[in-house]
Amino acid sequence: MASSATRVDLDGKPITGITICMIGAGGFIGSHLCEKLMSETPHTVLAVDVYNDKIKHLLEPDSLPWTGRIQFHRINIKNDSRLEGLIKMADLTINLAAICTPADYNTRPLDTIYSNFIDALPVVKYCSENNKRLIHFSTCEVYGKTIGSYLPKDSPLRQDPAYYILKEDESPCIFGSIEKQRWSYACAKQLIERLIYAEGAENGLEFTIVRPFNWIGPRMDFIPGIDGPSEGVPRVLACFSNNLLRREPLKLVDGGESQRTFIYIKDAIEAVMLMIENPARANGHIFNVGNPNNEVTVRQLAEMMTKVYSKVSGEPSIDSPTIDVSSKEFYGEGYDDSDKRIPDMTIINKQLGWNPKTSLWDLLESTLTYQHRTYAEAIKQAIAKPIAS
Ligand SMILES: NC(=O)c1ccc[n+]([C@@H]2O[C@H](COP(=O)([O-])OP(=O)(O)OC[C@H]3O[C@@H](n4cnc5c(N)ncnc54)[C@H](O)[C@@H]3O)[C@@H](O)[C@H]2O)c1
Ligand SMILES: O=c1ccn([C@@H]2O[C@H](COP(=O)(O)OP(=O)(O)O[C@H]3OC[C@](O)(CO)[C@H]3O)[C@@H](O)[C@H]2O)c(=O)[nH]1
Repeated sequence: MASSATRVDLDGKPITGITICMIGAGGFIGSHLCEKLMSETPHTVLAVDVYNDKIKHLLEPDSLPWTGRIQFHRINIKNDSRLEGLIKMADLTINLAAICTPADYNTRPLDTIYSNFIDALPVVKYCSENNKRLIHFSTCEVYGKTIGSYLPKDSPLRQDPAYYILKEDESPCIFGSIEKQRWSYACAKQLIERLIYAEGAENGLEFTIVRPFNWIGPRMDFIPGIDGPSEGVPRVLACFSNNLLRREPLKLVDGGESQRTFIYIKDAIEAVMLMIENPARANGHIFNVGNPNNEVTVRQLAEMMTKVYSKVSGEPSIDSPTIDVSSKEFYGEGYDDSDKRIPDMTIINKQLGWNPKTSLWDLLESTLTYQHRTYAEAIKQAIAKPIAS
């Protein structure tokens, strides 16, 4: 229920209700953002997506306290003339729509480039032409590889933060060669960032760009064969959850040496809320949103998830909990990887005073409790079902 006490922004001014056109509202991040907007604010959401399974609980039944403040529009933004009308009706547009699973970048590079660049173009254009504010979701992948990754393995400079901390206004974007189609996504996201920035500079578009650093939590992606295709490859949290639920070894791509910082979705949503409600502080900025304190290698993530899952499910882990696979075998030709991703937090700290709170252990505990509660029974039944001959 939206609080009846007057809510104020970071400068002490009362926050009044606005209308938000949220594109990609039915996805992982969109579903958490809609939930937060409905339960804690007076804002109205025009939720645009091709799917709504992850926000069904916010749309039905009609007796929900926020009924009337959220409307779902089943629209594919590739080819639907209703989009401009919805953007015109809103005060703010948030664009989350994208193909954003690495298994697609090198196997469906055209769809990836179209989704992350071409399909986002009309959204930018309509916002600019109609003087509407835009919050666009980019990615930490625009940084690509670190400068440090090009130094000799034994170089002491690899320990120097100047060679690996990722800063919005200083770090270069370092991608692999064109046949490494992994970078089709990062490159498309970089170009749309540049276009939005140029619309700001030349035509006065009010924009904020978000670069999420591996946000994870409940409702992320799908469990293959349960609520997504059996052969589908989701992002690492869902891949490892699927392995744990099925009591299979977790697959470590190229030894699981890549490093990531993981942030709890609920911490990250707090940052987006500050951007929504403090336009004067957020406009014109690109923000890293991540948790620099939660860095692990993918191997360490697998080990921690194995321990946490054993705790929340009450089942002992299997004898060989991980197995190494090559990236070619797992993702196919043209895969490449970001070696290390630590966000610099200076800009978001200065503009919005935001910091993440949740440790990796705690966020895995709540997320894997959700995964176990949501999927364990369905997996048991799927495994028990005889395969049709
Ligand atoms: N989750 C993360 O850690 C993370 C990290 C970096 C960047 N991002 C970016 O954040 C955004 C949201 O990510 P997510 O994790 O919620 O992904 P998601 O796949 O769960 O959500 C994306 C949503 O967009 C919708 N969509 C895609 N194409 C569409 C179209 N043509 N028309 C209408 N709807 C369409 C999808 O149906 C989906 O519901 C993406 O732009 C992604 O690149 C996310
Ligand atoms: O079974 C698996 C699955 C993955 N890996 C490795 O884990 C690393 C992280 O993989 P993933 O979460 O799928 O994605 P990335 O971090 O590489 O890329 C994402 O970052 C942000 C975003 O833009 C959107 O979410 C997306 O591009 C990676 O090293 C995999 O190889 C594994 O070992 N086993």
